[in-house]
Amino acid sequence: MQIGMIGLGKMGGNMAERLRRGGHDVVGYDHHREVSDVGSLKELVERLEAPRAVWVMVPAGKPTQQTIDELGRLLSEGDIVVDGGNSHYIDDQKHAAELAEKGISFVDCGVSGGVWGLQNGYALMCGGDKATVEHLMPVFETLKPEGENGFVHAGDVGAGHFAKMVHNGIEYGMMQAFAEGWELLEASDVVKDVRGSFASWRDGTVIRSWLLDLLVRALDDDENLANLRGYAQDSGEGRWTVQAAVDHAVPLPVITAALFARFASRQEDSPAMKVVAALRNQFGGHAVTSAEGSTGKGADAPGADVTPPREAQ
Ligand SMILES: NC(=O)C1=CN([C@@H]2O[C@H](COP(=O)(O)OP(=O)(O)OC[C@H]3O[C@@H](n4cnc5c(N)ncnc54)[C@H](O)[C@@H]3O)[C@@H](O)[C@H]2O)C=CC1
Ligand SMILES: O=C(CO)[C@H](O)[C@H](O)COP(=O)(O)O
Repeated sequence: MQIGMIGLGKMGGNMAERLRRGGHDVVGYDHHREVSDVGSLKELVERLEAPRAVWVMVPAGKPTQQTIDELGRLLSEGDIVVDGGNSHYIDDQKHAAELAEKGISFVDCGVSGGVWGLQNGYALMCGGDKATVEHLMPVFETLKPEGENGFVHAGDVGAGHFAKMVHNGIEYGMMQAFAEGWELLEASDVVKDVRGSFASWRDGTVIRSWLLDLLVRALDDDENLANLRGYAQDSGEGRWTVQAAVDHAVPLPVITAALFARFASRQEDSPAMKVVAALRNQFGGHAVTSAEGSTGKGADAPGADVTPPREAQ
């Protein structure tokens, strides 16, 4: 079928390519003119035959909002907008309502598969009404991986992105577990072949998984990850998962800790740990480490004078 793809970056570019290989007629638009088939969203809309289907694959938040606002002005009754980016499910409900005023249908579609999706297919999690999702099935069938899995019509508008949000929360927790296991193996001198241990786990173990495969791939490139800083960004999904857990009073200790571990990774020093160090020194006369890195002032500083807080002297 014919479809417009907006946002031709790491995801949208490969998705457009997979759709073309699957026989679909794709018209692509991106801010970057060199990768774009058309010069503007208006031109994209003019190139599509009604009823039009347009897939938005740009960063969540402002870029998605601006694109959907403009599509609302350009599209006509009976057309369909799919948001495949990692948008917050709360935004979907607003977008669907705004577009519905003009008779335009909306489907949110969480996409998983990353830069490997072109070859492996993309797992898709959709939210929207049954008729619209069914109309888009030829596109979903081409994008999804081969086999019976990799696609779900999860519920009404918002359900697709809610499912993707929880998927990403699980992703946070799984990655953090592999990360902590790796750090412990590296820190101890007991296991001599850490990379080899991870590689051996790829077959037969309870923890074999694609994330494990990818970790081994990263270790093959750089066995001790010496070329990387321990600094991890986040783009929203983990935060929204934790916020939803609070809204529903669901305990999410693993995913929350994984999110907070990323925040901690961005600190040069820990303000909170300064407080812990200061208080240990206050109540127990325990040693502290100065901002310059020297250890002193405290009973457990090797060879240091015991200097309890003044009032305790
Ligand atoms: N990279 C990944 O592993 C995954 C990303 N996503 C989501 O897919 C969406 C796209 O991600 P990526 O392709 O990785 O990002 P990207 O940064 O590689 O590509 C985004 C593209 O959108 C274009 N763009 C931005 N604003 C635009 C606008 N207003 N109009 C037209 N084009 C615009 C940019 O020029 C860029 O080419 C995001 O919402 C992301 O969260 C979803 C699943 C996996
Ligand atoms: O959706 C994805 C994978 O499933 C994207 O890669 C997403 O960016 C990952 O989340 P974060 O950037 O917060 O680590």
